[in-house]
Amino acid sequence: MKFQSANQFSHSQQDKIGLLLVNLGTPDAPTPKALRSYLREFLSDPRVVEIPRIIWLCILYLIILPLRAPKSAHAYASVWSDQGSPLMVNALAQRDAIHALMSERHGERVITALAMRYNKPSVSSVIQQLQDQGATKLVVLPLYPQYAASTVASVFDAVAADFAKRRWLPDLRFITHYHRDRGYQQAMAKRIRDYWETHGQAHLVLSFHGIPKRSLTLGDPYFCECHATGRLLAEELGLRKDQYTISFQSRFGKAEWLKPYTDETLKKMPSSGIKAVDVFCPGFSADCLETIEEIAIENRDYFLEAGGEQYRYIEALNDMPEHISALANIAEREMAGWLAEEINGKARQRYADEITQELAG
Ligand SMILES: C=CC1=C(C)c2cc3[nH]c(cc4nc(cc5[nH]c(cc1n2)c(C)c5CCC(=O)O)C(CCC(=O)O)=C4C)c(C)c3C=C
Ligand SMILES: [Fe+2]
Ligand SMILES: [Fe+2]
Repeated sequence: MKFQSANQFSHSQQDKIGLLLVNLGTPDAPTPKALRSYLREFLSDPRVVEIPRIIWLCILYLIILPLRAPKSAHAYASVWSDQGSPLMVNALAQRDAIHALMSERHGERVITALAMRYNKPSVSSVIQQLQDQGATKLVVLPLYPQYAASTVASVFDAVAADFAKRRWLPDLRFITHYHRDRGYQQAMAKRIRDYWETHGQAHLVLSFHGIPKRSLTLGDPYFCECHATGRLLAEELGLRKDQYTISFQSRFGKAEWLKPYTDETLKKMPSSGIKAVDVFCPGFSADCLETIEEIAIENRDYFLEAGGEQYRYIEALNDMPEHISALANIAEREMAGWLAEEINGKARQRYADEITQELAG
């Protein structure tokens, strides 16, 4: 069979809306074997590494996978819990909370599900599940507030690849970014304000995942969206320019990435008089290896070794209620026309019932 079918289908079924949340994905276990498999899939994606295929695949298989898999496995082992990888644990909690809120608002009309771009559950398998449950309309919400081709466009590629093999395509809405959303901005401001109310305020470092600088010169809006995010958040918190710093973390490889680099920035801060920092990562909707290990542990050491006195990490938005309702509202705005169709449909049905009764009476 060339095209994948819906497994269950009846002509009278009610149209449902699938809300597909997508995050990056994480290895199955903190072991070199699981890391090799995860990194192979992730780093083979041409959206992630944009150097000529043949050259890159040689480097990936001969150098990166043998060297990086054991090193990364070690890093993952330091953050792994009984429930699994933090990214998966936090993303599942977000899915459950959004599902509960959507069910409260729309009953069975909206089905919320989570897929991962790399490893499991795959985008394609979850689209199939949603179709099997009766979804004929689909909102895809990649959990990246800022657009980058390496993340958001890559999710789109996975949806498109699935659609290319599917017989019955759902109506599709795809959310490319939400960094300016008021709910997202207010949830971040609340997270930071609540922290400061309890612990006192320090210089705020807003650290975003980096991408190669070449992506910026080739037209990727990510850098600008990170700066817009930081500016809006600082306005919301009433911060002056000298009270916060924007930087980029998680550099990979030898090429230049977006600057300033978070680690270098933190190493320089104590000598320029900033000896206490609070670090928050607005681009990570869920805590993961990059926030818990790299920011909360590794960069703390750099800062303290360079003469810093107080280093604190403010946790990501995760399943904070204000974050959950912001994400649900973002998705709902995309569904508005479809939800209105349903309301109009119900109104039409009521009108038809009334006329039938009238005629009968
Ligand atoms: C060329 C490499 C990479 C690009 C470009 C990149 C962009 C990018 N990544 C995220 C979010 C996450 N990345 C995470 C882990 C991670 N990222 C890379 C490489 C690139 N990322 C690697 C190799 C890894 C794996 C860990 C390691 O070996 O260092 C994660 C965490 C995953 C987890 O399991 O916890 C997230 C989240 C964004 C937002 C982004 C571009 C904007
Ligand atoms: Fe990454
Ligand atoms: Fe990292």
